[in-house]
Amino acid sequence: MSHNPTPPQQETDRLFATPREPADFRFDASVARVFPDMIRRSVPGYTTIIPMIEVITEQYVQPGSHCYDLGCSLGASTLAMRHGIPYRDCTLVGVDNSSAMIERCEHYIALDDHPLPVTLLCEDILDTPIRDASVTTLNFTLQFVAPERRAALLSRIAEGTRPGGVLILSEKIRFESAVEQDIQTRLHHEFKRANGYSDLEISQKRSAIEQVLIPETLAAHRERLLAAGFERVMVWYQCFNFVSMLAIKAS
Ligand SMILES: Nc1ncnc2c1ncn2[C@@H]1O[C@H](C[S@+](CC[C@H]([NH3+])C(=O)[O-])CC(=O)[O-])[C@@H](O)[C@H]1O
Ligand SMILES: O=C(O)C(=O)Cc1ccccc1
Repeated sequence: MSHNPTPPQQETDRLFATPREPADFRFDASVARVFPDMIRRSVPGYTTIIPMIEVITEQYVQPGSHCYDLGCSLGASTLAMRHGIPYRDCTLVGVDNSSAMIERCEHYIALDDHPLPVTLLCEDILDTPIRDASVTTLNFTLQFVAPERRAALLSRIAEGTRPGGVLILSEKIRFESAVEQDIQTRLHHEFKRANGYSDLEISQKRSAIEQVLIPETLAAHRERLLAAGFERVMVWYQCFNFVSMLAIKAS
């Protein structure tokens, strides 16, 4: 049945603007409502990374293959991948375990006039089978997966990826050097301040994500991707403590 989707309202993120009891950050309905504004003002480089996911997808997608966007939120990276896929016989799957995100994501996908169907699944990406993949994206999602489960997930992705296929992995990272960690964190906070967040918003959000978003070093990411079965790992983007890597399977 065809229907006429209304675009979700674009709202400003004020979730941490007033004093609140400490509680772990969750991807609930209040976050989903403000998410486009929140991620754009919080993640340096996000607005560059999204269009580049289209460019990278176009370069690595293979005819008749499956493409996955794991932790798709409202589908920004999913839509970038969709626009980079020129083949009608590919499938594109977006996965997120937040029902609030998936519900809104459906609207955004429906509004995007494009012939390639998108399958949206509301499930844990740890349960998503990955097979015959050419391009898989984890755009700021792995950082929310329990550290001890990350290696197995990446191995399953590498295993399910065709020769010459890729994983696009974007993450907030931490630094070996305490001095660099300090400088990069300060620069990130300055970026947020420049985007209109107050000191209270920055510090309350920081406490809320502390136990939920666990950053690792670039070296840890690189080693684990190689151990998982990717042949080559490169950083194609970095702004402060936010990076995006391209992991390539041997062809
Ligand atoms: N185990 C999990 N299973 C499924 N989903 C998960 C899991 N853990 C977290 N998520 C989901 O991963 C998403 C992370 S946001 C991705 C942005 C998007 N890629 C974008 O390009 O706009 C990044 C951020 O908020 O920093 C959220 O929607 C979670 O519900
Ligand atoms: O806001 C921050 O400080 C971040 O590190 C990024 C972020 C963006 C969206 C949800 C959770 C964390």
